[in-house]
Amino acid sequence: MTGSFTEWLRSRSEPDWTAVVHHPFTDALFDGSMPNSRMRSYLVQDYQFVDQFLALLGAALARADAYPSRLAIAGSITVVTSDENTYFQRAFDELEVPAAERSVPERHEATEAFRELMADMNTRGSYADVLTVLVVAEWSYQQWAARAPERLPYNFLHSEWITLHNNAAFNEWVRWLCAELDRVGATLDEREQARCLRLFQLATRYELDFFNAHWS
Ligand SMILES: Cc1ncc(C[n+]2csc(CCO)c2C)c(N)n1
Repeated sequence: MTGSFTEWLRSRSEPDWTAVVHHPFTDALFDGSMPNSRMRSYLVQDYQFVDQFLALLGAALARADAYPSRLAIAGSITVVTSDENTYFQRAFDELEVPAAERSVPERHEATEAFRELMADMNTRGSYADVLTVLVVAEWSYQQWAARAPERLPYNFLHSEWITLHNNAAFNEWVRWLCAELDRVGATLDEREQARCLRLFQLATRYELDFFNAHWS
């Protein structure tokens, strides 16, 4: 294997990875042409995703092999429960999403598939497995948001969803997460590395399905 473990995982997950990072859903966010109906269905489903994602961060915190790693993960948990959560609440108010649809919507197939993968990692994933799924979710979002134009759309629904994933603190968290998976990945045997690759490919496919579910 030449290059880093995460770069190997990513390159072996093409063409899906690039399809996520350059998805037309993100282009519509950038130019402000995203219809409210699509943003609404996406955010309602994504709120269900973020809930399970927070549980997965908890699993990473529990399974980390060193105190500095636990501290870094704890810091990211604060972000999901503060900035990100207020965005969802303000967006739901703006889009007039009723309380029941915020908390218990009918879940789309793409949402269920992702939640099942995260729940599975939560109960039986190793630290490397959990990191792999986290890396896909965070790195792919950091990558599409890095493509944003300098002039952001006027509507906060669009601009804040971009800046949540395109700021110095988030970039640093994603950098740490990839470096952490590189560190842990180097200690794995071939069978465990292959398992991480299967998980990376599956999670990348689920990211693509998730955007497609609210686009095509
Ligand atoms: C389908 C889907 N995949 C990834 C993310 C990205 N994401 C999920 S929680 C979180 C905050 C963690 O720091 C981020 C960036 C998303 N929102 N929806």
